[in-house]
Amino acid sequence: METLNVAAAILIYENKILCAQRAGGKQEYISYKYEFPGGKAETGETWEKALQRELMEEMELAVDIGHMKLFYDAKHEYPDFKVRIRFFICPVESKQLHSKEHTAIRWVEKQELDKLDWMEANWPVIEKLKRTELKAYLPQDSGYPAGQRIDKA
Ligand SMILES: Nc1nc2c([nH]c(=O)n2[C@H]2C[C@H](O)[C@@H](COP(=O)(O)OP(=O)(O)OP(=O)(O)O)O2)c(=O)[nH]1
Repeated sequence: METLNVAAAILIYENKILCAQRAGGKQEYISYKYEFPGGKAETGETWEKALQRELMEEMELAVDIGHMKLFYDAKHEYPDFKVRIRFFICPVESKQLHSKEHTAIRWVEKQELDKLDWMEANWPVIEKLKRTELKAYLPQDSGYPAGQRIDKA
């Protein structure tokens, strides 16, 4: 059985995660299911490069490879194909995206993720997201403590 290598992005804006609904298709088990944007890696590409290309093609979104952090490496067998999917967390600076391929896109808080009808391979990722402090995956800020009052000299 063929194995597809897929790179997918968990896009994060503030405390929300982008969830994308697939279009209808031949098989019921992949039609209208939720997934993270991304797609198949081509031979010779790195996973990150593949994801950068897919995000640009699918939603005109430019993501810096240095800001992608591997979150989960999944293997799953569907009835007629297998997938190896690497899921990367990618912070984004705006909620305005132009998805060209999905039926719907939604920004969802992590505690609400399991209300959606996900692709089967995504369930372990959803479970891990629910118990993970996402801040640890976002780029570190300068470390300057915001809100600190200035003491008199
Ligand atoms: N992008 C993405 N694909 C996923 C996720 N979960 C999951 O099982 N998949 C599966 C669905 C697809 O069979 C495959 C990704 O391939 P793809 O997006 O390039 O392919 P596709 O079937 O949508 O369409 P096509 O490009 O072959 O026309 O991985 C996910 O979270 N994101």
